[in-house]
Amino acid sequence: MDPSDQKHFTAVDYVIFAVLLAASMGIGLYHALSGGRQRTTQEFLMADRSMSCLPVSLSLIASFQSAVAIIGVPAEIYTHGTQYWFIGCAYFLGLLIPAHVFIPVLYKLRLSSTYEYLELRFSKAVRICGTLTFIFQTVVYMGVCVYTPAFALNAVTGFELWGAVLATGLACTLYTTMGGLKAVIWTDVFQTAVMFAGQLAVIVVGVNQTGGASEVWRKVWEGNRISALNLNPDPTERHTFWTLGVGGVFLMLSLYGVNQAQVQRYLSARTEKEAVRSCYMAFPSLQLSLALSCVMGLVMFYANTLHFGCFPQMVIYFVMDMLEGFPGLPGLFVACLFSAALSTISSAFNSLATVTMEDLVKPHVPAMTEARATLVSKALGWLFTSYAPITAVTFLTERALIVVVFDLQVALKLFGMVGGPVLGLFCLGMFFPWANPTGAMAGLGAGLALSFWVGIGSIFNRSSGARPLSAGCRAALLSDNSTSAVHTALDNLTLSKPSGLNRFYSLSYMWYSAFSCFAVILIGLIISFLTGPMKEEDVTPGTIYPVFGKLLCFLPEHLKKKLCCVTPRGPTVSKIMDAGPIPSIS
Ligand SMILES: O=C(O)CCCC[C@@H]1SC[C@@H]2NC(=O)N[C@@H]21
Ligand code: NA
Repeated sequence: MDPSDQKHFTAVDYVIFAVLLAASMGIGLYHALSGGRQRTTQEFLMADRSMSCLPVSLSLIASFQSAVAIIGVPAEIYTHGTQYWFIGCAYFLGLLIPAHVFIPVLYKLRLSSTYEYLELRFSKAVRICGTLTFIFQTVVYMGVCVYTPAFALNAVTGFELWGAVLATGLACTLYTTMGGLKAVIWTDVFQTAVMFAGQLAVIVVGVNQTGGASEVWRKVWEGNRISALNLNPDPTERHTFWTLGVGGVFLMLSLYGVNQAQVQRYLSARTEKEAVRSCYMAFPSLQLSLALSCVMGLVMFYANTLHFGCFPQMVIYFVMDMLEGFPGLPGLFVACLFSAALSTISSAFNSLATVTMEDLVKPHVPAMTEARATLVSKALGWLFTSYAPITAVTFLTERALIVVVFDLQVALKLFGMVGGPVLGLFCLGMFFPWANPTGAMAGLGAGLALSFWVGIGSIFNRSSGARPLSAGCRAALLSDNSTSAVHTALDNLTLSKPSGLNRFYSLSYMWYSAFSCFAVILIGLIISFLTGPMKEEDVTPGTIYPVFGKLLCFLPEHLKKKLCCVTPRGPTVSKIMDAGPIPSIS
């Protein structure tokens, strides 16, 4: 994109952007100076377990709706049509199962880190492996979340790349390490509102510029951008109803069922019912954010008067070009991007600090006083925001950028490759009483190995399910003064029907979560039976969800007993003793 094309901000835009950053920090400061003033880890990491369902539900959305989705989903719709919208079908089970399976088990155990469950059910070693896997996934994901808006903005508006990364990180550090989980949740609420406002503004202006909603709708139907229901069962086809609607359920479970960032929000709710309610309330907001980004992609397709490359930054270019005549709206959209990034990064920082504190520090320093533990938690917040991981990933991205354009697909692949095996580990623990620690470790290792094999294989494999670039995309790319690397990348996109191992590499990335989850369960059970399955009495009470008991509830009791469907009893006595006074059941 030659510099003359660059769009520039007016003073109003910078003011809007600065005001929204300042507001986020103001909320953080408020929670640092109010309430218990963040003096205990219960408050700093768990918000005193006092949150109500509304802020928790909006924070649940914000945690995994970053600039990657704000930019990536419209680019996906623009390039491939509305097939991606079917991921909305995965939101039903993707939220119902966490509400009625994972929350009841995890909430009763009164955990702080979701990986404590793995020690209660299996062993300390399994817990540490779960924690380290989560830390790896979150650090990489955080780098993508910070880099995407900064890179896209820099490409379009000359917005200083490092300035953006540092400003984002600094603002986030301030309110996360000052105000703890309370600040993170309330800033998420505010930032979700900004995200919706920014996307809505683009849609309203875009529809008006295209001659009104009826005009857009007419073009939409003519332009065959509305994808039909694609029921092709081929697992190598990138986006079909099955990969999105069914594969997407496992993606949702890995995020909204067992991911520390979300579980911590459930556990910060004042009662289990509030936690379940926050899951239900997340559903309409999730559907709304999906609809907004998909409609934005459609409007882009029809309002699009210019020819773009098909990289994520085309979304920014289009938005800046369209909003140019409306002082303040470009600033609002940039604030929307950074709100999306900040809300995800602050959740990531806070959950990283929590698991590091609970899983890696506390077990080795049991006698640590509350005050010191809180201090260490804040220091961890600083550590994780010390840009060490972000700089590393950003630097790597800088180098890898030509080959791997950071967009929606990369984020979803990461969740599938790393989140899927961890989901499998929790399912193995909750639904199969016979699973033992050896089986769990072997299952996790095998699951990660398999998902990395297919994930990395698909990047380097030529005839993998690479995205068929639309004609417009290909033309734009070839016409741009794009680098030779892009040309070679294009040549490699020849779509030959994969066979043999290539077929394995061509598995749609939307199946990674399901594939690796089942691999962990299968291998975990085989190893468990080979090394002596656990007996029911050896399993810590409250760590099993009697899925067979629930599914076979019509069977007489003695038969269910025989099928060893343990009923979930209360948490172990030790857990109750050190959990402090049980709150009155409201
Ligand atoms: O936006 C991101 O940072 C990651 C991409 C979206 C993650 C998944 S997609 C299904 C679910 N719905 C969301 O809004 N986020 C998660
Ligand atoms: Na976000």
